[in-house]
Amino acid sequence: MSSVLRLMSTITAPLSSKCPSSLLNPIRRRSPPAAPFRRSLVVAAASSGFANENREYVIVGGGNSAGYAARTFVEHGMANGKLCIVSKEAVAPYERPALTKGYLFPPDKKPARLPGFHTCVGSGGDRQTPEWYEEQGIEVLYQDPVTGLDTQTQTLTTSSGKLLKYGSLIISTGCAAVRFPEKIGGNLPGVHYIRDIADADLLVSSLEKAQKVVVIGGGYIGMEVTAAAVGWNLDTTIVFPEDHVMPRLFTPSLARKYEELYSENGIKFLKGVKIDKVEAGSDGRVASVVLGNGSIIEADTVIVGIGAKPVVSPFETVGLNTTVGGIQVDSLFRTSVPSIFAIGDVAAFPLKMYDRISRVEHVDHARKSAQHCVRALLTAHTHPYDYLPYFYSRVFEYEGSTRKVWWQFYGDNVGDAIEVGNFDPKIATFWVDSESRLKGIFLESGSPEEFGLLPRLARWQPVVDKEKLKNASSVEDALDIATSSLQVPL
Ligand SMILES: Cc1cc2nc3c(=O)[nH]c(=O)nc-3n(C[C@H](O)[C@H](O)[C@H](O)COP(=O)(O)OP(=O)(O)OC[C@H]3O[C@@H](n4cnc5c(N)ncnc54)[C@H](O)[C@@H]3O)c2cc1C
Ligand SMILES: NC(=O)c1ccc[n+]([C@@H]2O[C@H](COP(=O)([O-])OP(=O)(O)OC[C@H]3O[C@@H](n4cnc5c(N)ncnc54)[C@H](O)[C@@H]3O)[C@@H](O)[C@H]2O)c1
Ligand SMILES: O=C1O[C@H]([C@@H](O)CO)C(O)=C1O
Repeated sequence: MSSVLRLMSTITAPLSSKCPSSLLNPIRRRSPPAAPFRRSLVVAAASSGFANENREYVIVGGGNSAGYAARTFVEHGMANGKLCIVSKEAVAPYERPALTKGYLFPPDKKPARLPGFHTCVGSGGDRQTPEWYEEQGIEVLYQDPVTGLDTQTQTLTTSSGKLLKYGSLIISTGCAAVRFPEKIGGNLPGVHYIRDIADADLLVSSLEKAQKVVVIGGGYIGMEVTAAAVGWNLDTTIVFPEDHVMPRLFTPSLARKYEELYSENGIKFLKGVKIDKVEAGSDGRVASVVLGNGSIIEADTVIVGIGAKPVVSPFETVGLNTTVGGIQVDSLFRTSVPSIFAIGDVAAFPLKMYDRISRVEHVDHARKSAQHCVRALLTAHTHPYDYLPYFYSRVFEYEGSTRKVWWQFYGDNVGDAIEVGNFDPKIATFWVDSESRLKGIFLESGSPEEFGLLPRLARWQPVVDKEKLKNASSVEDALDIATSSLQVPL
Protein backbone atom coordinates (compact mmCIF):
# COMPACT_ATOMS: atom_id res chain seq x y z
CA MET A 1 0.00 0.00 0.00
CA SER A 2 1.39 3.44 -0.83
CA SER A 3 2.30 5.78 1.96
CA VAL A 4 -0.25 8.26 0.63
CA LEU A 5 -3.00 5.77 1.19
CA ARG A 6 -1.69 4.82 4.58
CA LEU A 7 -1.36 8.36 5.84
CA MET A 8 -4.84 9.59 5.22
CA SER A 9 -6.94 6.48 5.71
CA THR A 10 -8.30 7.63 2.45
CA ILE A 11 -9.76 6.92 -0.84
CA THR A 12 -7.13 8.07 -3.26
CA ALA A 13 -8.95 8.43 -6.53
CA PRO A 14 -7.33 11.10 -8.71
CA LEU A 15 -9.96 13.80 -9.08
CA SER A 16 -9.69 13.79 -12.83
CA SER A 17 -10.25 10.05 -13.27
CA LYS A 18 -12.78 8.84 -10.73
CA CYS A 19 -14.59 11.88 -9.50
CA PRO A 20 -18.11 12.23 -10.87
CA SER A 21 -18.64 15.30 -12.99
CA SER A 22 -20.86 16.79 -10.29
CA LEU A 23 -17.78 16.98 -8.08
CA LEU A 24 -15.58 18.45 -10.74
CA ASN A 25 -18.11 21.04 -11.86
CA PRO A 26 -20.29 21.45 -8.81
CA ILE A 27 -21.15 25.04 -9.45
CA ARG A 28 -22.44 24.54 -12.96
CA ARG A 29 -24.50 21.54 -11.93
CA ARG A 30 -26.44 22.93 -9.04
CA SER A 31 -27.86 26.21 -7.86
CA PRO A 32 -27.43 27.14 -4.18
CA PRO A 33 -29.34 24.63 -2.11
CA ALA A 34 -33.07 24.91 -1.77
CA ALA A 35 -33.18 28.68 -1.44
CA PRO A 36 -36.97 29.14 -1.85
CA PHE A 37 -37.69 26.42 0.68
CA ARG A 38 -35.22 27.99 3.07
CA ARG A 39 -37.02 31.32 2.87
CA SER A 40 -40.42 29.82 3.61
CA LEU A 41 -38.97 28.10 6.64
CA VAL A 42 -37.48 31.32 7.96
CA VAL A 43 -40.99 32.67 8.21
CA ALA A 44 -42.27 29.51 9.89
CA ALA A 45 -39.44 29.43 12.40
CA ALA A 46 -39.71 33.13 13.20
CA SER A 47 -43.42 32.99 13.85
CA SER A 48 -43.60 29.80 15.85
CA GLY A 49 -40.09 29.08 17.14
CA PHE A 50 -39.56 25.33 17.11
CA ALA A 51 -43.17 24.49 17.84
CA ASN A 52 -43.80 23.30 14.30
CA GLU A 53 -41.87 20.42 12.85
CA ASN A 54 -39.93 22.42 10.24
CA ARG A 55 -36.31 23.21 10.90
CA GLU A 56 -34.49 25.42 8.45
CA TYR A 57 -31.06 23.93 9.16
CA VAL A 58 -30.43 20.59 10.85
CA ILE A 59 -27.04 19.18 11.80
CA VAL A 60 -26.96 15.44 12.50
CA GLY A 61 -24.18 14.65 14.97
CA GLY A 62 -23.09 16.63 18.01
CA GLY A 63 -19.31 16.33 17.74
CA ASN A 64 -16.34 18.48 16.85
CA SER A 65 -17.49 19.66 13.45
CA ALA A 66 -21.05 20.27 14.68
CA GLY A 67 -19.71 22.65 17.36
CA TYR A 68 -17.71 24.63 14.79
CA ALA A 69 -20.62 24.64 12.35
CA ALA A 70 -22.88 26.06 15.09
CA ARG A 71 -20.36 28.81 15.76
CA THR A 72 -20.32 29.72 12.06
CA PHE A 73 -24.15 29.88 11.93
CA VAL A 74 -24.04 32.26 14.91
CA GLU A 75 -21.34 34.40 13.29
CA HIS A 76 -23.66 34.86 10.30
CA GLY A 77 -26.67 35.65 12.46
CA MET A 78 -28.41 32.54 11.10
CA ALA A 79 -28.71 30.36 14.20
CA ASN A 80 -31.42 31.87 16.33
CA GLY A 81 -34.64 29.90 15.85
CA LYS A 82 -33.31 28.33 12.68
CA LEU A 83 -30.72 25.77 13.67
CA CYS A 84 -31.25 22.36 15.25
CA ILE A 85 -28.52 19.88 16.26
CA VAL A 86 -29.53 16.24 16.69
CA SER A 87 -26.97 14.35 18.76
CA LYS A 88 -26.46 10.81 19.91
CA GLU A 89 -24.39 12.03 22.86
CA ALA A 90 -25.67 13.34 26.20
CA VAL A 91 -23.47 16.47 26.19
CA ALA A 92 -22.93 19.51 24.00
CA PRO A 93 -20.15 19.33 21.36
CA TYR A 94 -16.64 19.16 22.78
CA GLU A 95 -13.03 19.01 21.58
CA ARG A 96 -12.69 15.24 21.15
CA PRO A 97 -8.83 15.26 21.17
CA ALA A 98 -8.92 15.96 24.90
CA LEU A 99 -10.32 12.46 25.59
CA THR A 100 -6.94 10.76 25.21
CA LYS A 101 -4.96 13.72 26.53
CA GLY A 102 -6.09 15.93 29.46
CA TYR A 103 -9.09 13.68 30.23
CA LEU A 104 -6.76 10.77 31.08
CA PHE A 105 -4.41 12.70 33.39
CA PRO A 106 -4.12 10.84 36.70
CA PRO A 107 -6.57 12.03 39.39
CA ASP A 108 -3.92 14.11 41.24
CA LYS A 109 -2.87 15.99 38.05
CA LYS A 110 -6.07 17.97 37.46
CA PRO A 111 -7.66 15.98 34.61
CA ALA A 112 -9.75 17.94 32.10
CA ARG A 113 -13.50 17.64 32.58
CA LEU A 114 -16.52 19.26 30.96
CA PRO A 115 -17.50 22.04 30.70
CA GLY A 116 -13.77 22.85 30.34
CA PHE A 117 -13.31 21.65 26.79
CA HIS A 118 -16.55 22.26 24.91
CA THR A 119 -15.94 23.52 21.38
CA CYS A 120 -14.56 25.90 20.34
CA VAL A 121 -11.87 26.30 23.05
CA GLY A 122 -9.37 24.11 21.17
CA SER A 123 -8.88 26.88 18.61
CA GLY A 124 -9.25 29.79 21.00
CA GLY A 125 -13.00 30.31 20.48
CA ASP A 126 -15.94 30.54 22.89
CA ARG A 127 -16.71 27.71 25.30
CA GLN A 128 -20.06 26.67 23.90
CA THR A 129 -21.81 25.16 26.92
CA PRO A 130 -25.42 23.87 26.77
CA GLU A 131 -26.45 27.33 28.04
CA TRP A 132 -24.61 28.96 25.13
CA TYR A 133 -26.78 26.97 22.67
CA GLU A 134 -29.92 28.03 24.54
CA GLU A 135 -28.83 31.68 24.56
CA GLN A 136 -28.16 31.54 20.82
CA GLY A 137 -31.61 30.06 20.15
CA ILE A 138 -30.13 26.79 18.87
CA GLU A 139 -32.23 23.70 19.52
CA VAL A 140 -30.12 20.70 20.61
CA LEU A 141 -31.69 17.27 20.85
CA TYR A 142 -29.49 15.11 23.08
CA GLN A 143 -29.31 11.30 23.15
CA ASP A 144 -31.70 10.99 20.24
CA PRO A 145 -29.77 9.55 17.28
CA VAL A 146 -31.15 9.89 13.79
CA THR A 147 -32.34 6.51 12.53
CA GLY A 148 -33.89 7.35 9.16
CA LEU A 149 -33.98 9.92 6.37
CA ASP A 150 -36.57 10.50 3.67
CA THR A 151 -35.01 12.75 1.05
CA GLN A 152 -38.28 13.22 -0.86
CA THR A 153 -40.08 14.83 2.09
CA GLN A 154 -36.80 16.12 3.61
CA THR A 155 -37.63 14.44 6.91
CA LEU A 156 -35.42 12.81 9.51
CA THR A 157 -36.60 10.23 12.02
CA THR A 158 -34.96 9.95 15.42
CA SER A 159 -34.75 6.96 17.75
CA SER A 160 -37.36 8.49 20.06
CA GLY A 161 -39.75 8.71 17.09
CA LYS A 162 -39.46 12.44 16.33
CA LEU A 163 -39.97 13.54 12.73
CA LEU A 164 -37.80 16.52 11.83
CA LYS A 165 -38.35 18.31 8.55
CA TYR A 166 -35.29 20.19 7.33
CA GLY A 167 -34.53 22.82 4.71
CA SER A 168 -30.79 22.02 4.59
CA LEU A 169 -29.19 19.05 6.29
CA ILE A 170 -25.55 18.78 7.40
CA ILE A 171 -24.32 15.28 8.21
CA SER A 172 -21.49 15.30 10.76
CA THR A 173 -21.68 11.81 12.22
CA GLY A 174 -17.90 11.32 12.34
CA CYS A 175 -16.40 7.89 12.86
CA ALA A 176 -16.94 4.98 15.21
CA ALA A 177 -14.20 2.85 16.73
CA VAL A 178 -13.50 -0.44 14.99
CA ARG A 179 -14.31 -3.21 17.50
CA PHE A 180 -13.16 -6.78 17.94
CA PRO A 181 -16.01 -9.23 17.40
CA GLU A 182 -17.89 -10.44 20.45
CA LYS A 183 -16.85 -14.04 19.74
CA ILE A 184 -13.18 -13.20 20.40
CA GLY A 185 -13.98 -11.26 23.57
CA GLY A 186 -14.37 -7.81 22.04
CA ASN A 187 -17.24 -6.82 24.34
CA LEU A 188 -15.99 -8.19 27.68
CA PRO A 189 -16.18 -5.91 30.71
CA GLY A 190 -12.77 -4.22 31.01
CA VAL A 191 -12.24 -4.09 27.21
CA HIS A 192 -12.39 -0.44 26.17
CA TYR A 193 -12.75 1.55 22.96
CA ILE A 194 -12.50 5.33 22.99
CA ARG A 195 -14.64 7.50 20.79
CA ASP A 196 -16.78 9.59 23.11
CA ILE A 197 -16.92 10.92 26.62
CA ALA A 198 -19.03 7.99 27.88
CA ASP A 199 -16.23 5.66 26.67
CA ALA A 200 -13.60 7.81 28.37
CA ASP A 201 -15.55 7.78 31.67
CA LEU A 202 -15.74 3.99 31.56
CA LEU A 203 -12.01 3.79 30.90
CA VAL A 204 -11.20 6.12 33.81
CA SER A 205 -13.27 3.92 36.13
CA SER A 206 -11.24 0.89 35.00
CA LEU A 207 -7.91 2.75 35.34
CA GLU A 208 -8.81 3.64 38.94
CA LYS A 209 -8.54 -0.03 39.89
CA ALA A 210 -6.20 -1.29 37.15
CA GLN A 211 -2.82 -2.92 37.62
CA LYS A 212 -2.05 -4.57 34.32
CA VAL A 213 -3.01 -2.76 31.14
CA VAL A 214 -2.73 -4.04 27.58
CA VAL A 215 -3.16 -1.55 24.74
CA ILE A 216 -3.93 -3.06 21.34
CA GLY A 217 -2.99 -1.02 18.25
CA GLY A 218 0.07 1.14 17.61
CA GLY A 219 -1.69 4.14 16.06
CA TYR A 220 -2.87 7.42 17.55
CA ILE A 221 -5.06 5.98 20.30
CA GLY A 222 -2.45 3.34 21.17
CA MET A 223 0.33 5.93 21.52
CA GLU A 224 -1.73 8.45 23.48
CA VAL A 225 -3.41 5.98 25.86
CA THR A 226 -0.19 4.08 26.53
CA ALA A 227 1.52 7.32 27.52
CA ALA A 228 -1.47 8.20 29.72
CA ALA A 229 -1.18 4.86 31.52
CA VAL A 230 2.41 5.79 32.49
CA GLY A 231 0.98 8.73 34.39
CA TRP A 232 -1.15 6.27 36.38
CA ASN A 233 1.96 4.11 37.17
CA LEU A 234 0.42 1.03 35.61
CA ASP A 235 2.14 -2.06 34.24
CA THR A 236 1.51 -1.37 30.54
CA THR A 237 2.11 -3.39 27.37
CA ILE A 238 1.35 -2.22 23.83
CA VAL A 239 0.71 -4.83 21.12
CA PHE A 240 0.35 -4.31 17.37
CA PRO A 241 0.79 -6.24 14.13
CA GLU A 242 3.29 -3.94 12.38
CA ASP A 243 6.99 -3.66 13.10
CA HIS A 244 6.79 -0.10 14.44
CA VAL A 245 4.34 2.39 15.91
CA MET A 246 2.38 4.91 13.82
CA PRO A 247 2.99 2.98 10.61
CA ARG A 248 0.78 5.25 8.49
CA LEU A 249 2.86 8.35 9.23
CA PHE A 250 6.19 7.63 10.93
CA THR A 251 9.27 6.23 9.23
CA PRO A 252 10.78 3.23 11.05
CA SER A 253 13.62 5.44 12.27
CA LEU A 254 11.32 8.11 13.67
CA ALA A 255 9.10 5.48 15.30
CA ARG A 256 12.15 3.96 17.00
CA LYS A 257 12.84 7.25 18.86
CA TYR A 258 9.33 7.28 20.34
CA GLU A 259 9.47 3.56 21.14
CA GLU A 260 12.75 4.10 23.02
CA LEU A 261 11.25 6.95 25.01
CA TYR A 262 8.20 4.84 25.88
CA SER A 263 10.46 1.91 26.89
CA GLU A 264 12.45 4.24 29.18
CA ASN A 265 9.10 5.00 30.82
CA GLY A 266 8.58 1.30 31.55
CA ILE A 267 6.25 0.45 28.65
CA LYS A 268 6.64 -2.99 27.10
CA PHE A 269 6.30 -3.53 23.34
CA LEU A 270 5.06 -6.61 21.53
CA LYS A 271 5.45 -5.86 17.82
CA GLY A 272 4.49 -7.84 14.76
CA VAL A 273 1.88 -9.87 16.61
CA LYS A 274 -1.78 -10.47 15.96
CA ILE A 275 -4.53 -10.90 18.55
CA ASP A 276 -6.17 -14.30 18.73
CA LYS A 277 -8.72 -13.52 21.45
CA VAL A 278 -9.39 -11.69 24.68
CA GLU A 279 -10.37 -13.96 27.58
CA ALA A 280 -12.39 -13.44 30.75
CA GLY A 281 -11.56 -14.63 34.27
CA SER A 282 -14.00 -16.34 36.65
CA ASP A 283 -15.61 -12.96 37.47
CA GLY A 284 -16.51 -12.43 33.80
CA ARG A 285 -14.10 -9.47 33.43
CA VAL A 286 -11.19 -9.47 31.02
CA ALA A 287 -8.20 -11.41 32.40
CA SER A 288 -5.83 -11.96 29.48
CA VAL A 289 -5.02 -11.35 25.84
CA VAL A 290 -4.08 -14.38 23.75
CA LEU A 291 -1.75 -13.62 20.85
CA GLY A 292 -1.62 -15.29 17.46
CA ASN A 293 1.72 -16.89 18.41
CA GLY A 294 0.03 -18.60 21.37
CA SER A 295 1.52 -16.45 24.14
CA ILE A 296 -0.77 -15.04 26.81
CA ILE A 297 -0.51 -11.62 28.47
CA GLU A 298 -2.39 -11.02 31.71
CA ALA A 299 -4.54 -7.89 31.77
CA ASP A 300 -7.27 -6.44 33.97
CA THR A 301 -7.83 -3.57 31.51
CA VAL A 302 -7.57 -3.72 27.73
CA ILE A 303 -7.77 -0.65 25.50
CA VAL A 304 -8.36 -1.26 21.82
CA GLY A 305 -7.31 1.37 19.25
CA ILE A 306 -7.41 -0.47 15.93
CA GLY A 307 -8.82 2.26 13.73
CA ALA A 308 -12.10 4.02 13.02
CA LYS A 309 -14.77 3.75 10.35
CA PRO A 310 -17.04 6.50 9.05
CA VAL A 311 -20.62 6.49 10.35
CA VAL A 312 -22.63 6.49 7.14
CA SER A 313 -25.67 4.72 8.58
CA PRO A 314 -28.58 5.43 8.10
CA PHE A 315 -27.65 7.61 5.13
CA GLU A 316 -26.21 4.97 2.81
CA THR A 317 -29.65 3.84 1.70
CA VAL A 318 -30.97 7.16 0.43
CA GLY A 319 -28.95 7.86 -2.67
CA LEU A 320 -25.88 9.46 -1.10
CA ASN A 321 -22.66 8.16 -2.60
CA THR A 322 -20.99 6.09 0.11
CA THR A 323 -19.07 3.75 -2.18
CA VAL A 324 -15.90 5.67 -1.37
CA GLY A 325 -16.03 4.79 2.33
CA GLY A 326 -17.42 8.02 3.69
CA ILE A 327 -20.06 10.26 2.13
CA GLN A 328 -18.77 11.79 -1.09
CA VAL A 329 -19.01 15.57 -1.35
CA ASP A 330 -17.77 18.30 -3.65
CA SER A 331 -15.43 21.16 -2.75
CA LEU A 332 -18.31 22.97 -0.98
CA PHE A 333 -19.29 19.83 0.99
CA ARG A 334 -22.44 19.23 -1.07
CA THR A 335 -23.44 15.61 -1.44
CA SER A 336 -25.05 14.22 -4.58
CA VAL A 337 -28.50 14.91 -3.05
CA PRO A 338 -29.59 18.58 -3.15
CA SER A 339 -29.68 20.36 0.24
CA ILE A 340 -27.63 17.64 1.96
CA PHE A 341 -24.06 18.32 3.05
CA ALA A 342 -21.44 16.25 4.87
CA ILE A 343 -18.45 17.50 6.89
CA GLY A 344 -15.69 16.25 9.20
CA ASP A 345 -14.48 12.65 9.43
CA VAL A 346 -17.41 11.25 7.46
CA ALA A 347 -16.90 13.39 4.35
CA ALA A 348 -14.89 12.12 1.37
CA PHE A 349 -13.89 15.41 -0.23
CA PRO A 350 -11.64 16.60 -3.06
CA LEU A 351 -8.21 17.23 -1.55
CA LYS A 352 -7.36 19.86 -4.12
CA MET A 353 -3.62 20.16 -3.42
CA TYR A 354 -2.98 16.52 -4.19
CA ASP A 355 -5.72 15.97 -6.76
CA ARG A 356 -7.45 13.09 -4.99
CA ILE A 357 -10.58 12.30 -3.02
CA SER A 358 -9.78 11.91 0.68
CA ARG A 359 -11.25 11.48 4.08
CA VAL A 360 -9.25 13.04 6.89
CA GLU A 361 -9.88 11.85 10.46
CA HIS A 362 -8.33 14.79 12.31
CA VAL A 363 -9.73 17.74 14.17
CA ASP A 364 -8.24 20.57 12.09
CA HIS A 365 -10.19 19.33 9.07
CA ALA A 366 -13.32 18.80 11.20
CA ARG A 367 -13.16 22.46 12.22
CA LYS A 368 -12.27 23.90 8.82
CA SER A 369 -14.69 21.75 6.81
CA ALA A 370 -17.53 22.85 9.11
CA GLN A 371 -16.68 26.52 8.68
CA HIS A 372 -16.21 26.23 4.92
CA CYS A 373 -19.46 24.33 4.41
CA VAL A 374 -21.61 26.67 6.50
CA ARG A 375 -20.10 29.80 4.94
CA ALA A 376 -20.79 28.41 1.48
CA LEU A 377 -24.34 27.50 2.46
CA LEU A 378 -25.13 30.87 4.01
CA THR A 379 -23.28 33.25 1.73
CA ALA A 380 -23.36 31.28 -1.52
CA HIS A 381 -19.59 31.76 -1.88
CA THR A 382 -18.04 29.28 -4.26
CA HIS A 383 -14.35 29.11 -3.25
CA PRO A 384 -13.36 25.46 -3.32
CA TYR A 385 -12.07 23.96 -0.07
CA ASP A 386 -8.30 23.86 -0.43
CA TYR A 387 -7.12 21.90 2.58
CA LEU A 388 -3.54 21.40 3.74
CA PRO A 389 -3.45 18.22 5.86
CA TYR A 390 -2.38 18.88 9.47
CA PHE A 391 -2.04 16.26 12.18
CA TYR A 392 -0.57 16.52 15.67
CA SER A 393 -0.27 14.75 18.97
CA ARG A 394 0.83 15.57 22.51
CA VAL A 395 1.68 13.08 25.27
CA PHE A 396 3.31 13.07 28.73
CA GLU A 397 1.84 16.53 29.17
CA TYR A 398 0.78 16.25 32.79
CA GLU A 399 2.60 18.20 35.47
CA GLY A 400 5.72 16.42 36.76
CA SER A 401 6.32 14.35 33.62
CA THR A 402 10.05 14.16 32.84
CA ARG A 403 9.74 14.55 29.07
CA LYS A 404 6.87 16.20 27.27
CA VAL A 405 6.26 15.17 23.68
CA TRP A 406 4.46 17.28 21.10
CA TRP A 407 4.68 16.98 17.37
CA GLN A 408 3.03 18.41 14.29
CA PHE A 409 2.91 17.19 10.71
CA TYR A 410 1.81 19.13 7.62
CA GLY A 411 1.44 17.99 4.03
CA ASP A 412 1.89 14.58 2.44
CA ASN A 413 4.36 11.88 3.51
CA VAL A 414 5.48 10.88 0.04
CA GLY A 415 8.96 10.60 -1.48
CA ASP A 416 12.29 10.26 0.33
CA ALA A 417 12.25 10.88 4.07
CA ILE A 418 15.19 12.91 5.39
CA GLU A 419 15.54 12.91 9.17
CA VAL A 420 17.37 15.64 11.06
CA GLY A 421 18.08 15.96 14.80
CA ASN A 422 18.57 13.60 17.69
CA PHE A 423 15.28 13.76 19.61
CA ASP A 424 17.06 15.78 22.28
CA PRO A 425 14.30 17.01 22.26
CA LYS A 426 13.90 18.13 18.64
CA ILE A 427 13.68 15.97 15.58
CA ALA A 428 12.33 16.69 12.10
CA THR A 429 11.52 14.61 9.04
CA PHE A 430 11.29 16.16 5.58
CA TRP A 431 9.57 14.24 2.78
CA VAL A 432 10.98 15.24 -0.62
CA ASP A 433 9.64 13.94 -3.93
CA SER A 434 11.56 12.87 -7.06
CA GLU A 435 11.52 16.48 -8.35
CA SER A 436 13.11 17.64 -5.06
CA ARG A 437 9.86 19.31 -3.93
CA LEU A 438 9.30 19.38 -0.20
CA LYS A 439 5.96 17.58 0.28
CA GLY A 440 5.60 16.97 4.01
CA ILE A 441 7.27 18.00 7.27
CA PHE A 442 7.17 16.49 10.74
CA LEU A 443 8.59 18.35 13.75
CA GLU A 444 8.86 17.27 17.38
CA SER A 445 9.26 19.85 20.16
CA GLY A 446 9.60 22.88 17.91
CA SER A 447 9.25 26.46 19.12
CA PRO A 448 6.03 28.26 18.11
CA GLU A 449 8.02 30.08 15.40
CA GLU A 450 9.40 26.81 14.04
CA PHE A 451 5.99 25.12 14.03
CA GLY A 452 4.71 28.24 12.27
CA LEU A 453 7.03 27.55 9.31
CA LEU A 454 5.62 24.08 8.66
CA PRO A 455 2.30 24.98 7.01
CA ARG A 456 3.99 27.55 4.78
CA LEU A 457 6.61 25.08 3.63
CA ALA A 458 4.11 22.26 3.06
CA ARG A 459 1.77 24.60 1.20
CA TRP A 460 4.42 26.12 -1.08
CA GLN A 461 6.46 22.93 -1.57
CA PRO A 462 9.82 24.59 -2.35
CA VAL A 463 12.43 22.76 -4.39
CA VAL A 464 15.13 21.88 -1.86
CA ASP A 465 18.72 20.67 -2.08
CA LYS A 466 18.40 17.14 -0.68
CA GLU A 467 22.14 16.79 0.02
CA LYS A 468 22.21 20.05 1.96
CA LEU A 469 19.17 18.97 3.94
CA LYS A 470 20.74 15.57 4.71
CA ASN A 471 23.89 17.29 5.97
CA ALA A 472 22.08 19.89 8.08
CA SER A 473 23.76 20.30 11.46
CA SER A 474 20.52 20.73 13.42
CA VAL A 475 16.75 21.01 13.06
CA GLU A 476 17.14 24.82 13.08
CA ASP A 477 19.70 24.61 10.27
CA ALA A 478 17.45 22.29 8.24
CA LEU A 479 14.48 24.64 8.62
CA ASP A 480 16.71 27.52 7.46
CA ILE A 481 17.74 25.52 4.39
CA ALA A 482 14.12 24.71 3.55
CA THR A 483 12.80 28.24 4.11
CA SER A 484 15.65 29.82 2.13
CA SER A 485 14.38 27.82 -0.87
CA LEU A 486 10.94 29.44 -0.67
CA GLN A 487 10.17 31.72 -3.58
CA VAL A 488 7.44 33.52 -1.63
CA PRO A 489 7.94 35.78 1.41
CA LEU A 490 7.42 34.06 4.75
C1 LIG B 1 -9.95 9.81 21.48
C2 LIG B 1 -9.69 10.66 20.28
C3 LIG B 1 -8.64 11.57 20.30
C4 LIG B 1 -8.38 12.36 19.17
N1 LIG B 1 -7.32 13.22 19.20
C5 LIG B 1 -7.04 13.97 18.12
C6 LIG B 1 -5.94 14.86 18.12
O1 LIG B 1 -5.19 14.97 19.09
N2 LIG B 1 -5.70 15.59 17.02
C7 LIG B 1 -6.49 15.49 15.91
O2 LIG B 1 -6.21 16.17 14.91
N3 LIG B 1 -7.57 14.68 15.88
C8 LIG B 1 -7.85 13.91 16.96
N4 LIG B 1 -8.90 13.05 16.93
C9 LIG B 1 -9.78 13.03 15.76
C10 LIG B 1 -10.85 14.13 15.89
O3 LIG B 1 -11.40 14.11 17.15
C11 LIG B 1 -11.91 13.90 14.83
O4 LIG B 1 -11.31 14.08 13.57
C12 LIG B 1 -13.08 14.86 15.00
O5 LIG B 1 -13.71 14.65 16.22
C13 LIG B 1 -14.06 14.67 13.85
O6 LIG B 1 -15.16 15.50 14.05
P1 LIG B 1 -16.61 15.06 13.51
O7 LIG B 1 -17.56 16.09 13.94
O8 LIG B 1 -16.50 14.68 12.10
O9 LIG B 1 -16.90 13.70 14.30
P2 LIG B 1 -17.13 13.50 15.85
O10 LIG B 1 -16.42 14.53 16.64
O11 LIG B 1 -16.82 12.07 16.13
O12 LIG B 1 -18.69 13.73 16.04
C14 LIG B 1 -19.65 12.86 15.50
C15 LIG B 1 -20.90 13.00 16.32
O13 LIG B 1 -21.99 12.39 15.66
C16 LIG B 1 -22.73 11.63 16.58
N5 LIG B 1 -23.53 10.67 15.83
C17 LIG B 1 -23.14 9.57 15.17
N6 LIG B 1 -24.20 8.98 14.57
C18 LIG B 1 -25.29 9.74 14.86
C19 LIG B 1 -26.66 9.65 14.52
N7 LIG B 1 -27.15 8.67 13.77
N8 LIG B 1 -27.50 10.61 15.02
C20 LIG B 1 -27.03 11.62 15.77
N9 LIG B 1 -25.73 11.75 16.13
C21 LIG B 1 -24.88 10.81 15.66
C22 LIG B 1 -21.67 11.05 17.49
O14 LIG B 1 -22.21 10.57 18.68
C23 LIG B 1 -20.80 12.30 17.68
O15 LIG B 1 -21.32 13.13 18.65
C24 LIG B 1 -9.19 12.24 18.03
C25 LIG B 1 -10.26 11.31 18.01
C26 LIG B 1 -10.49 10.54 19.12
C27 LIG B 1 -11.63 9.54 19.09
N1 LIG C 1 -3.67 12.86 17.63
C1 LIG C 1 -4.63 12.45 16.77
O1 LIG C 1 -4.78 12.96 15.67
C2 LIG C 1 -5.56 11.35 17.20
C3 LIG C 1 -5.51 10.84 18.50
C4 LIG C 1 -6.40 9.81 18.84
C5 LIG C 1 -7.31 9.35 17.91
N2 LIG C 1 -7.32 9.89 16.67
C6 LIG C 1 -8.29 9.39 15.66
O2 LIG C 1 -9.08 8.37 16.24
C7 LIG C 1 -9.32 7.36 15.30
C8 LIG C 1 -8.90 6.01 15.85
O3 LIG C 1 -7.51 6.00 16.13
P1 LIG C 1 -6.72 4.63 16.16
O4 LIG C 1 -5.43 4.86 16.85
O5 LIG C 1 -7.63 3.57 16.62
O6 LIG C 1 -6.47 4.35 14.60
P2 LIG C 1 -5.12 4.31 13.75
O7 LIG C 1 -5.53 4.02 12.37
O8 LIG C 1 -4.27 5.51 14.02
O9 LIG C 1 -4.30 3.08 14.30
C9 LIG C 1 -4.80 1.79 14.28
C10 LIG C 1 -3.71 0.83 14.70
O10 LIG C 1 -4.30 -0.42 15.01
C11 LIG C 1 -3.55 -1.45 14.45
N3 LIG C 1 -4.44 -2.54 14.11
C12 LIG C 1 -5.34 -2.60 13.10
N4 LIG C 1 -6.02 -3.76 13.14
C13 LIG C 1 -5.55 -4.44 14.20
C14 LIG C 1 -5.84 -5.70 14.78
N5 LIG C 1 -6.78 -6.49 14.25
N6 LIG C 1 -5.16 -6.07 15.89
C15 LIG C 1 -4.23 -5.29 16.43
N7 LIG C 1 -3.90 -4.08 15.94
C16 LIG C 1 -4.55 -3.68 14.83
C17 LIG C 1 -2.91 -0.83 13.23
O11 LIG C 1 -1.80 -1.52 12.97
C18 LIG C 1 -2.66 0.59 13.67
O12 LIG C 1 -1.37 0.69 14.25
C19 LIG C 1 -8.63 7.75 14.03
O13 LIG C 1 -9.56 8.40 13.24
C20 LIG C 1 -7.59 8.72 14.51
O14 LIG C 1 -7.24 9.67 13.52
C21 LIG C 1 -6.48 10.87 16.29
O1 LIG D 1 -7.48 20.58 19.95
C1 LIG D 1 -7.55 20.27 21.11
O2 LIG D 1 -8.54 20.68 21.97
C2 LIG D 1 -8.30 20.02 23.22
C3 LIG D 1 -8.05 20.99 24.31
O3 LIG D 1 -7.04 21.87 23.91
C4 LIG D 1 -9.27 21.80 24.63
O4 LIG D 1 -8.98 22.60 25.73
C5 LIG D 1 -7.10 19.24 23.02
O5 LIG D 1 -6.57 18.49 23.97
C6 LIG D 1 -6.67 19.40 21.78
O6 LIG D 1 -5.61 18.83 21.28
